[in-house]
This record gives sequence, C-alpha cells and structure tokens, in this order.
Amino acid sequence: MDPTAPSSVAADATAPTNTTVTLPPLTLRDVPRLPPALASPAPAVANPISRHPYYHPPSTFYISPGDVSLRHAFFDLASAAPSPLVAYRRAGPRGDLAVDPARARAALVTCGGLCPGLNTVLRELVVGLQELYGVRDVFGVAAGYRGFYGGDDDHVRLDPAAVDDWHKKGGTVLKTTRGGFDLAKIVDGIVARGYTQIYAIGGDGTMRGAVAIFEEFKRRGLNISITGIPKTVDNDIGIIDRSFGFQTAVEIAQQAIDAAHVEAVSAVNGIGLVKLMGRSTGHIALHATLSSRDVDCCLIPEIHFYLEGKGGLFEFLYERIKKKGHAVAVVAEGAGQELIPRTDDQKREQDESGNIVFLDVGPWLKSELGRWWKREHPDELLTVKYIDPTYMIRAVPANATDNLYCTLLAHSAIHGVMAGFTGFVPGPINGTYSYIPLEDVAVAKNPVDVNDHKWAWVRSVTNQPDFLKF
Ligand SMILES: Nc1ncnc2c1ncn2[C@@H]1O[C@H](COP(=O)(O)OP(=O)(O)OP(=O)(O)O)[C@@H](O)[C@H]1O
Ligand SMILES: O=P(O)(O)OC[C@H]1O[C@](O)(CO)[C@@H](O)[C@@H]1O
Ligand SMILES: [Mg+2]
Repeated sequence: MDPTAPSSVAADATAPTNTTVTLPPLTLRDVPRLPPALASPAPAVANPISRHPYYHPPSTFYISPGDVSLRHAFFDLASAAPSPLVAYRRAGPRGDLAVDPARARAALVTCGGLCPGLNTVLRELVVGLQELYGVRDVFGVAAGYRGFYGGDDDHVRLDPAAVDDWHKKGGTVLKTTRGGFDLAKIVDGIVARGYTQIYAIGGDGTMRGAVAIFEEFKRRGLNISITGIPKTVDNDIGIIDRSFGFQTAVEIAQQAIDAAHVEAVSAVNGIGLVKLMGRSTGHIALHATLSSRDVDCCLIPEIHFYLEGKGGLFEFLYERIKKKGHAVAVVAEGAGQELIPRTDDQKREQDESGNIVFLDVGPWLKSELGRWWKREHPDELLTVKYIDPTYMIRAVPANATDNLYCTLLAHSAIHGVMAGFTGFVPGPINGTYSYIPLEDVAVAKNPVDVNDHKWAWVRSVTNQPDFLKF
C-alpha cells in the first residue's frame, strides 16, 4: 500500500474534534507577602541572577506575576468540575525582588524524623542563597526548633565550601529533634540573632510549628519571612505531588522485600515478613509492593484487616504456602494498631512532639501467626523470617531523582522568599512547582486512596483478601 496515498477513511470517523467547554471560575489561593513598607527596598531590586557572570537568563527565565498552576489537572466533563477551580502562584525566580539580598540573614533548621535528601536541601539552600542571590549571612540552626533558643554553638555560619559534599550524606548535618516547641522563646531567639528569613524543613508537625511562628511574626509586626519545606519519608503531606526522599526510601524498602523473599523461598513453609515505615499512610508499603512483585499480602493503615477465620490473614497465608511453598507479607508500621492489645499507659504514650507511640506490629504479627499455626497445623513446619529495615530506609543519602527534587524545592523556596512571599510552602502540584499557603499544607493529609487504580493493582498483583468480614 502506498503510504503517501490519501486516507480512504471518512474524515468524520477519525478526525479529532474540538468541543468548547465552560469551566468554573478560578480562585487564586494566594500566599502572604511581607508588608511592602517593610519588605521593599524601594525601588525594587533587580534580580541579581541577571548579572550572573556565567549564566545570562533569557527573557522567559523569570516567572510573570500572573503565572499560576491549577490544583486539579483533570476533570470529568460529564460531571461538574470542582468549583471554583483553585490556582496557586507558580514557583520560580522573579525579575524584581522585594527583599534586598545584602540585608538578608537566613536561618535553616531541620525538625522531626530523618528523610533522604535533608542534607541536599540544606546544601542547595546555602549555595542558592549565596551564589544565585549573594546573601552572605546564612546560618544552620542545630537540633530542630529548640536550637533557636540555644547557645552560640547552635547557630553555625554556612557557606558553599562548608556544604559542598552534603548531598552525598544521609541524615542531617544540622541534627534534628522532636518537641521543644516554645513559641515565645523561638521567636525571641530569631529576633535576637537578627534573622530575616527562616527555612524550616520538616513534616506535618514542623509545618504546624511554622504556622505558629508565622502568626507570631505577624502579631509582633516583624519583618521576617518563613517558609516550610515539606519533608516526610511517609509521603503523608497533602496537596504536593509527593515528598522528597520517598522514592529513595521505596528503593531501599524493596531490598528488604527481596531478602524476605529469598529467605521464604529457601525455607520449608517459609514466610517472609517485612515491616516498613508509614505511621498513618501506607505509601511506602504500597509502592515497594508494586515494585517488587514478590509480595503476597500488603497491609496498610488505610485498610482494616483481621487475623483468624475465613477471609482472614492467616488462612490466606496458609493457602498461599500450600500453593507456592512460601509467602511474603509487607506491613506498614501503622497497620493493625487497633488489633494489638495495649495497656492504658501504652494508650497514652506520646513522643516529645505529641505523636502517639505505636506498638510494634511486626513482632506481634509474627508471634500471633506462630501461635495460630501451632494450634491449627501442629504437624506442619513453619519458618517465619522477620525483617525490620525501619531506619535503614530513611538514613541513606537521596538517590538521583530525589537529589534533583531537593534542589528544585530549595531553589523554589529561595525565589519565593526573595520575591517577598512568606508563610508558604514550595512544592510540585501536577509537576508544576508552586507556592502553597503554609496553613493549607499543615493540615493537608495524603492517605492512600484505596479506591484508585494503584491500590486495585496491589489487590490484583497479590490477590490478597479484601478483609470484608462475611
Ligand atoms: N501543633 C504544633 N504546633 C507547634 N509546633 C508543633 C506542632 N506539632 C509539632 N510541632 C513541632 O514541630 C517539630 C517537628 O514535629 P514532629 O516531631 O511531629 O515531626 P514532623 O515535622 O511531623 O516530621 P515527621 O515526618 O518525622 O513526623 C517539633 O519541634 C514539634 O514540637
Ligand atoms: O523514631 P523516630 O525518629 O521518632 O521516628 C519514627 C517515625 O518517623 C517517621 O519516619 C516519619 O518521619 C515515621 O515513619 C516513623 O513512625
Ligand atoms: Mg509528623
């Protein structure tokens, strides 16, 4: 057939058609700004990136003041689109600054648990502030929020040479803590040190703390900006696409599943059981399960399960062993918490930040399974190999994808602060880096959607029970 010959197919059968659709009105969920009288070094300072000795930004480099991104990237035209459509300011460098870099004094702090990429964010904040914007005074605040009211040793001057290889290190060079949130002392400490910009890197608790600090700045009429850089290995912060370090953690989690699989396959009636992080969300367990393909059952906090009886976990594992000779189960640390018996003291136990302390679901599951097996199948061997890689998945350096992500987050934060924004969080929404009000991110959760395709795919890969009692 001559490929250049005109198509014989009727045009109206295949040609794309254009349908005009009227969308609901757009609401800009804007981020706060420092009061112009306080922020503006009148007249506005031209962005020093334009004078960079080696990089000459093209006209498209700067973000226009009207540039926005949409919260929802897709709608069903057959039903009403979300109304109003919510938009956020697009993140990125502005042509004019509202802050004079020569007068800026930045403080960086890390709070909460570890996450791959923390050191990369710190490195890129230091390098970006100094090399892109010429901010000379950049300090690392040691040991979380409490460092703000610590001694001189808790405030370390940083420069690009000092942080040069930080992106290769796991953990946080600045150290991190939970608790110690004394608002008055923190803000007094910030004022006493003359900081004009605060970069707080942490999870939901850190974001709630940053909101409180932001409100206190406003109450005291302080010319200080604060931005929260969202960090959570559990990927439990909402609105943004995902949090940094998550993909690295999934990669390491998968190695634990591989080991559990090898152990299970090599034993008689072998079960490999892996416990993974995820306090209130099962994203790590879900993603590691889908990537691995060796998992027979994935238990997450969003799904209730039960152990014994028809349709229960133990009967399922037994049947899987009968069929394949082995089984692998993955459990997120927050799964099944309501099933584990606990004392009143244990019910009340909290960490220093006020987070409920969970009981260890992994060893509990292992011992309950052993007890059940002995009772139901006393003449059959059972070998359970339990792997708990807990801190290993978050104490590693970020992989290449997360390193790049951390760099873009850090730079987005700096650009926003220099443009005069405050009380905001930078983050990708549908792939577009945006500025989101801190108060929104502080309360936005991100549970696994058990009605979407990803969870459906877990169910079809594992064929695990739905745990609906009947
Ligand atoms: N509601 C709140 N108001 C003010 N500060 C808070 C609040 N919740 C937590 N914080 C403070 O924020 C800091 C970090 O909180 P937390 O230990 O819960 O970690 P996180 O930021 O949620 O990170 P992770 O993802 O590891 O849980 C702590 O210093 C804590 O005291
Ligand atoms: O033992 P730590 O450091 O308090 O943190 C444990 C918690 O931190 C997290 O990693 C979240 O950062 C959770 O998955 C875990 O429950
Ligand atoms: Mg938290």
